[in-house]
Amino acid sequence: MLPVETALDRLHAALDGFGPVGTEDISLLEAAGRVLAAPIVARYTQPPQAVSAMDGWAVRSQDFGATPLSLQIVAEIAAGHPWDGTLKAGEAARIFTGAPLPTGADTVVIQENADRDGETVRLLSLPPPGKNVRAAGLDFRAGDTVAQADARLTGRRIGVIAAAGHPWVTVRRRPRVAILATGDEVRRPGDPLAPGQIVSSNSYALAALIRSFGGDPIVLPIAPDTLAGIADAAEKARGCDLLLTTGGASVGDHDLVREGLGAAGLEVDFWKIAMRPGKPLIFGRFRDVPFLGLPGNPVSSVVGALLFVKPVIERLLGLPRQDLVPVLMPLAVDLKENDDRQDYVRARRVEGGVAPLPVQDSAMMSALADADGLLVRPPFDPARRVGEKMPVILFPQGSLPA
Ligand SMILES: Nc1nc2c(c(=O)[nH]1)N[C@H]1C(S)=C(S)[C@@H](COP(=O)(O)OP(=O)(O)OC[C@H]3O[C@@H](n4cnc5c(N)ncnc54)[C@H](O)[C@@H]3O)O[C@H]1N2
Ligand code: MOO
Repeated sequence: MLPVETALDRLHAALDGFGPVGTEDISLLEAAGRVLAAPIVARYTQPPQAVSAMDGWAVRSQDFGATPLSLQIVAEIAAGHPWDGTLKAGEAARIFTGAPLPTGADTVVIQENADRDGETVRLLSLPPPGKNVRAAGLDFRAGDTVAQADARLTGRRIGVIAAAGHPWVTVRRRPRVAILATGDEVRRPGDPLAPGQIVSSNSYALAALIRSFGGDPIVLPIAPDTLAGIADAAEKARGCDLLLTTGGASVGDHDLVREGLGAAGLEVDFWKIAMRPGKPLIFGRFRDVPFLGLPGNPVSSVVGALLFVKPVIERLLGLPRQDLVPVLMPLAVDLKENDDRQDYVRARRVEGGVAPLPVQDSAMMSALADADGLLVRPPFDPARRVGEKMPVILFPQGSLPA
């Protein structure tokens, strides 16, 4: 069995041989979560000229002396309505937040610190020169790079790109990920179930995860537990960027993925990882695309997807390696020592820290769905006591999205 770290190193080394997928131009409105294929250079300067940061009075700091100071009101300037006059000695302009500062003015006095009296305004206290003014280009200037290539687009970054004048962006297309479920007992959701049959729930869970990783899932018809059936079904994966199977990865007489696909062009790089769940995971190359054979147990297939499918999709999108980052959380209960497999324990946040869910069977989808994260226990981790800090890969629920 390979240690998880070694398996990930080998996965990334192999992925160096698969270039990123091609690009497409899309509306910035559709771009959340997509990966930029080229840097974005600002076409505009932001703010385009000096603007007021507050509602108040545009003034010249050269006029500042003792307070109160009375100035002549010569203009009113609102956002979107610049005034092309020049403020002269002894003059002030009524100004609103976001409005262009007139020539001659360098400071804005907030309206709370002034009293208007007809055509004059009395300033009751004077701010330092330059106060409440945003200089032209304070945020960015035309020609500045406002987004790097190979960056995932967040709502925050999309705002900058829009302000820089780009309603369209060139992004990596979503890698097409073929999902091939195998097993005589599994049926497409909605199909009638004969005795002993179950729904291919893994196809659904994997499709959702693939979409969240940035891929485009394609659910293939289910393959039976025969060598020819598996090889045949894989033909329908033509044109995909990554082939995934689920089920048939282990050692039983009916676990035929390696052999069935072997006859159709699968070259296995590694099989069997020292992890729980997910031990029988297979990685290799199917013809000219990467291949991952996930175990059939639902929890094993989801954990395998988080650890191995996510990085493959990220690398196909041109992103650099970015391993899952656990946070350290105190244990709310004692733990027994671990065996030789790295354990991804389904756990919940509880008072005092984190605690494993009582049932850890890798078929228990409801426990996985209820979990807040995966508590990571390295191979041979010694017994642990309440309060000791352990790494936990938290699921994003409850935290802010990008
Ligand atoms: N003698 C041994 N037996 C097993 C070993 C082992 O090392 N020695 N490994 C175990 C481990 S660990 C796992 S994980 C499972 C996974 O094996 P497979 O990948 O071959 O999975 P299957 O046998 O095909 O199915 C396992 C389980 O999952 C259900 N399943 C399968 N496909 C789906 C699907 N698309 N949607 C929902 N559920 C699915 C299937 O009905 C089985 O219940 O092997 C252990 N055995
Ligand atoms: O490790 Mo298997 O992956 O028990 O479920």
